[in-house]
Amino acid sequence: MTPDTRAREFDAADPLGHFRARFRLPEGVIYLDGNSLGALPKATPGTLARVVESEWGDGLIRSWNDANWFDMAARVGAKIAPLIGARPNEVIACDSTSVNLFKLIAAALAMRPGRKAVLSEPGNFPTDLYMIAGLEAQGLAQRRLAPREQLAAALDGDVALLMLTHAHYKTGALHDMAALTRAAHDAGALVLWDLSHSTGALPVDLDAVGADFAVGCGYKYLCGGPGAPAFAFVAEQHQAELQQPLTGWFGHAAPFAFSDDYAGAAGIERLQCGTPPVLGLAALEVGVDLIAEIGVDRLYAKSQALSEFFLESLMAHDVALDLVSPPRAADRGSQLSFRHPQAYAICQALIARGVIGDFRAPDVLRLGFAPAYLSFADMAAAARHIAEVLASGEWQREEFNQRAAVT
Ligand SMILES: Cc1ncc(COP(=O)(O)O)c(C=O)c1O
Ligand SMILES: Nc1c(O)cccc1C(=O)C[C@H](N)C(=O)O
Repeated sequence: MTPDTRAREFDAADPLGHFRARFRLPEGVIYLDGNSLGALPKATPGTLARVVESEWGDGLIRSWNDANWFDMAARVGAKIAPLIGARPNEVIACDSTSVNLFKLIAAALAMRPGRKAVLSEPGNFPTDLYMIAGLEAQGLAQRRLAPREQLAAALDGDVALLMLTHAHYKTGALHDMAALTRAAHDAGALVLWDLSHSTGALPVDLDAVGADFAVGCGYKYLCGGPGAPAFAFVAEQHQAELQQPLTGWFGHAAPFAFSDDYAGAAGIERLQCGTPPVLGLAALEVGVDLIAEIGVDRLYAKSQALSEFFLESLMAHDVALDLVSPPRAADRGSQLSFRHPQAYAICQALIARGVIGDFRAPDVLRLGFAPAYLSFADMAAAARHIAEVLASGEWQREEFNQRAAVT
């Protein structure tokens, strides 16, 4: 049976297949980059139009109360919470992932006086490493990096915080959250998980593993749109003690008391800094509602099935690419990455055919499988396109070798 025939059977039996119609996907595009920018839910433009026209246009300033703009960051955070195994009062949607990292690294360092090291791994997503470096430049932190197999051994009495990305952005390799959280706690350190490549695609249980802090992007699997607000998680038991350094008025216990002195809000609201981006939160809420409706467990099952079928389809076309993602579906996030010296040009040639993946320097072709809206037919067709691009050598065309600013 050809991959296309098998794909038709899988799609016919797919309990999530009908959710594809809830997203806008351009004709002729196979979108394998939902791990960078999630697709647009069809409900988003209408919701945004309503918020703009009615809440902003007609309601004006009154909408902070009447349309509950004031509580929006906490409300959207509470909706993200069940997707990551958190309680509703432990998550807030605010700022970017980078800014949330800054706030939580600094807060963790303040909770472990006498310890300065923040332990992470080389090759973690750059912003995560840069945010530690920024605090290091201010004399507040010491960046310590250890390869993943040596992380547990690097946890000594100087480490205040272990900070890792659950699903690696480039390879998709998963960390064992429970084991590493336990090891960090045994060494007296706190733990911060970056869930950017997990949330909305894989089940995560922050409370069950005893995580202290977490952050994640709103624009990937949560489909909140470009530059969507990110989220931050603080375990309930740390909230009273938490001191985050961006003490803006929206994190104040009583912003409209206009007091000269800062007093942080009692709960997760303390993580806020300035005025929340209402339009961004409105778009994010649509994506979060839709992902929650589909359900993370079902999404995860489909994600694994899609990637396994994709690998089978490549084999059916005799494509032998160098897989840098873990070969076992259970060990990776919702993506497959392949190393190839011409990965950039191959990626561009695929995009020209409508198969949109991405390139991660220096030599990785990364394909993301957003399970909410991809079909098995997409997998079969993408594998066929890859086989054709490699066999034809069309990637050698000059236009596919010009580097763009954003890859
Ligand atoms: C693992 C990870 N962390 C953080 C970020 C950056 O987040 P932001 O641009 O929202 O600060 C990304 C992607 O850009 C990412 O993949
Ligand atoms: N945030 C991005 C952007 O503003 C432009 C292009 C890509 C991105 C990304 O999110 C990249 C993504 N975090 C990655 O895993 O590579």
